[in-house]
Amino acid sequence: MALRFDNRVVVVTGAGAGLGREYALLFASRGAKVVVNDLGGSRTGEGQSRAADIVVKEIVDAGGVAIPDYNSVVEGHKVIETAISNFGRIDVLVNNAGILRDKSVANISDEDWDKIFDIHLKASFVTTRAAWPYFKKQKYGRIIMTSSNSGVYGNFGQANYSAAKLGAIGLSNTVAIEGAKYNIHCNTIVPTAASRLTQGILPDEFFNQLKPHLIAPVVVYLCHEKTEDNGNIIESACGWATKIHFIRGKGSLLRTSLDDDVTPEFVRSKWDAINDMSEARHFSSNTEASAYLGDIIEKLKNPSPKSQFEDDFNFSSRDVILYALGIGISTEDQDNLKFLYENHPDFATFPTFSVIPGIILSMTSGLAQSALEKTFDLSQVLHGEQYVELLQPLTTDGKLITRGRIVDVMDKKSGALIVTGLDSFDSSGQQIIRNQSSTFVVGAGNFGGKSKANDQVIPTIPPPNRSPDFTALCKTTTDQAALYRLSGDFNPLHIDPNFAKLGGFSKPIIHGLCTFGISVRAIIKQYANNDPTLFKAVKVRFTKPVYPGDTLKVEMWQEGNRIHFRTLISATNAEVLSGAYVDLFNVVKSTKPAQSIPESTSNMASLNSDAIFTAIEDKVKADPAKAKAVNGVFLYKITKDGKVVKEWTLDLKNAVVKQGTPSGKADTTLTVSDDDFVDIALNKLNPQTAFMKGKLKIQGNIMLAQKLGPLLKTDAKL
Ligand SMILES: CCCCCCC[C@@H](O)CC(=O)SCCNC(=O)CCNC(=O)[C@H](O)C(C)(C)COP(=O)(O)OP(=O)(O)OC[C@H]1O[C@@H](n2cnc3c(N)ncnc32)[C@H](O)[C@@H]1OP(=O)(O)O
Repeated sequence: MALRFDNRVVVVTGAGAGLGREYALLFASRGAKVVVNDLGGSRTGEGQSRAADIVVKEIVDAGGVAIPDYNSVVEGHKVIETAISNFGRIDVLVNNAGILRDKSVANISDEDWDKIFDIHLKASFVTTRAAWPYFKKQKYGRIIMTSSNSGVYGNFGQANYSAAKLGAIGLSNTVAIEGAKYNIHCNTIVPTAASRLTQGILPDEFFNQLKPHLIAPVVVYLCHEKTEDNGNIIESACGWATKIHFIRGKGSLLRTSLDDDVTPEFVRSKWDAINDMSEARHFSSNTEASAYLGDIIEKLKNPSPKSQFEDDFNFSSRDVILYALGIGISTEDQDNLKFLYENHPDFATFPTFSVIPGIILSMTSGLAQSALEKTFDLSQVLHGEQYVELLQPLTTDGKLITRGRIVDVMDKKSGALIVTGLDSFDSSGQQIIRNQSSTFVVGAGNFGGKSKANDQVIPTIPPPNRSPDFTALCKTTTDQAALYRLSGDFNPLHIDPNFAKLGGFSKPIIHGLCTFGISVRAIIKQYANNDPTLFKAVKVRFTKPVYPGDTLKVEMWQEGNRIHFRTLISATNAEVLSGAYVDLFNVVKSTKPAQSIPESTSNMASLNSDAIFTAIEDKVKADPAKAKAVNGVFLYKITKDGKVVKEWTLDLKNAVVKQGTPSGKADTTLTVSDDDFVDIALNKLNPQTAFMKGKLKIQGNIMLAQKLGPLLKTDAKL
């Protein structure tokens, strides 16, 4: 059905040209009787002309009904009077008239300011006020206010115009509320059109596309009697339209109770949350917007330490995959695809992702800061220890509510140690994650506090007093921290060289939790067959920083379902994670241990001596002659000029490889790669070929020379 305006009387102000003319023509073509108001002044509001006559003639020539009106809109009652005296009624008022007096703020005279406000804002009010009694009496009226993107966003040189145009939105909002019960609807149009107001301001090519007649149908639709919209702001240009909304973020409390004051420091600690628009929403009325303030006052009346440091954590498969990449999980191992591909049938979240909601809350909530009277900044903060326990399996997307609290504060002289508890719950209130995190604030010690931990602090546990059962090498990349930070710990210490210097480091360091994730990855691979559901908990202490590019050596000891571990920097043997352990629900030894972890990302070229000897023993048991022959295999370290500087003995009896001389003065246990070595020992693989293929991974400058006796076809030195 065509939208008709038969017997309706429409007043369009500023209808002598541009948008107003298009509105007038379209209304008339739809049966309306139109008052074509235009004083006929210049773009800046000077002088008068008979522009309205031309538009009226166009309408009449096309068979429509229209009369001109030459009153200034500032005397809006006269414009409305023209409609009443000529047509006996008014149904639609389109406040469109406008002029420009563009100048930068310092150069706007009082007159320029007042003139713009009079014509754009006051005139829209006085015409509306004059039409109001008629609208109210007939219980019907449609009003259009005209705003501008200059008002919504501001525009250089248009302070007066911008202010008036945003004022038009405010005026419309209240007119809409007051008129609703009388079926008087008021909406705002935000047009961008080629008109005398925009000529010379918009670039020519753009200007030519902004035909005003493309906007007129939007205004005409909004004014139809069947259109229910009221209080809307609609932007339109070049054959496109959209609604504009004011939205408000979720915001943040700036004090902890009604008795507290707001401090600038607290505001600073909450600034990210104040600026976070991820959960922004629109309120349709002042009442609705203010109701929320009631909730805030209720929260402040009943402060609870939990709600004070609480935040929602929304995550998707993208976050889960980004985290996995951040801790070096790579597609080079097909078994890792389940952590990297959302369509994989076993798509899973790597369990140490569970630290992310807590660390984000810590970074944004000011939780640790709240424990100390002294303020401190991120350049002083080092991650001290971390415990995380999974109470329920992690999903690959969802929403968790994380609550933080202070567990303990210690004075360690060189720094303050703040222990926080960070628990995450799903929307049903079930706890999913238990986190405990210590922050070492360098230089904030000596405040007279206690130095020993209370019994809520989960302790580290030293590893058993024996050689590690398994060692894995994990290479970090130069961009490890740059990638890891995208999971939510944006501490500049890990990316900004100048900031790192402030913290006393020669260059940015890797996040403690990244080193932690990489280490747990090696353990899950070795002792849980890469199955994330076997993970229960992990605890570590961060003892030294790690730099991107460092190769990590993870030493592991199995004690039942607990895997003790420590992580060192391979090149220096400096211990970076200590007193650490992973608790598993069950130990399932990897079917593809060390060498299945890809070299390019993790370089886990390690040797499980147990596995080697078990394998060799199993195979040679069937053939005692072979066993005898294998015993006493020697490995030599050969310098570049060909000298033998070290040698290693394969001691089957004791199931170890020992450093020493062939005469048997062994002193160091060497860990070498396993399956391939077994194959070499059993003569299934030529060592030279294995070495060339990169399958034989021997640490440092150790080259293989062999006296493999009858088992090898050659005794060549490599
Ligand atoms: C605000 C939001 C929260 C932000 C969370 C973190 C955000 C992340 O972006 C930050 C990071 O990831 S930083 C990277 C990871 N962490 C590190 O590299 C720290 C490495 N550790 C160190 O340098 C030192 O241990 C160091 C400097 C920590 C301590 O060394 P020293 O001052 O030499 O201390 P030391 O003499 O060895 O010991 C003094 C007492 O302190 C205890 N202690 C030492 N290291 C500890 C640690 N890491 N955790 C907990 N306690 C620790 C010692 O046991 C000793 O206690 P006591 O006197 O009672 O025996």
